[in-house]
Amino acid sequence: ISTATKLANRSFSNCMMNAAGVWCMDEAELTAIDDSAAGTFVTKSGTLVSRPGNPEPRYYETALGSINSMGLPNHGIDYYLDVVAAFQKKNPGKTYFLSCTGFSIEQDQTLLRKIKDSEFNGIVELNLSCPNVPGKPQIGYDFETVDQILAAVFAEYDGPLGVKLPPYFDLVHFDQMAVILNKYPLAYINSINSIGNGLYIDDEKEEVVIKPKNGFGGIGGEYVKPTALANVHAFYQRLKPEIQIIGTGGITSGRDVFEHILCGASMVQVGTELAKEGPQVFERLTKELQDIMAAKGYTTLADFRGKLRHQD
Ligand SMILES: O=C(O)c1[nH]c(=O)[nH]c(=O)c1I
Repeated sequence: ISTATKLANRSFSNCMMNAAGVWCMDEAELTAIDDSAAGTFVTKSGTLVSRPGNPEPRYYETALGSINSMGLPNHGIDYYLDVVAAFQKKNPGKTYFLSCTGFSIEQDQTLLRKIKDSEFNGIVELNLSCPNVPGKPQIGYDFETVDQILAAVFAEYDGPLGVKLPPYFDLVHFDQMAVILNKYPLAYINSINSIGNGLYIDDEKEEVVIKPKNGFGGIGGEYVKPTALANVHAFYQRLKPEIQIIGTGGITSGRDVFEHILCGASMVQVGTELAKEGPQVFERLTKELQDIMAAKGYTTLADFRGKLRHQD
């Protein structure tokens, strides 16, 4: 029974990996994912210059998930290019993901020029969905800007590239986004990022639990699985087959991985549950998924990918 997969014509020994932002800030955290049962890793979204991010506390774990307003803290794209180059030397033939995000189209183009001129030979994940930079709008909800960014990006970059999208909640938005995405040679789309600007309250103290933005932050964990599955499946139904899907959101068990793949995902990313459990979570999820596949008589992900039945 194999949980291996392919994306952008690259092979991965396992279909699971970390979600950008979780356990991927520096070389030590990336080493832990690289050495785990995960098929690969993605770096924290890198910006042109390093950023301290928002004031703490900026991450809070709840019984059902998490809330965060990190504010894009990262060591800068050059740091991640150097670190990933070292992993590429250590494990030639293994494909890594590099996440990045700019604050303008020009910055996105500069980022991709840097990546193109570097030794990086993996897959780029352009983050269009950071909900926590005060004063900056969710790019992913501005369809015209998404179109302009993708046009500029693909004028600049010809390597494998995907985009990290925010959750959408309206079928017409899925239709409109799919029309835009289908215009470009995207390797994949990654749905979903956290559900932006939720609010979690400590009743004892009658206070919010994170400091930035009066306590508003991106929601992850069990809260978001129905929305994540809907976004994966909606885009699976609408995108041209060349654009694959990475499913992210609400994965705490092998069953959740199974469901994301049934909805059409080729790979899955784990965020909140990884933050709670640590990199050994990938061993547990893999075993649980293999047990489900065995019980159903499946031997590969292709046996059930995208085969979610609709009621006639
Ligand atoms: O606050 C963050 O750093 C952050 N937090 C998220 O939940 N998603 C994102 O894409 C980012 I860039």
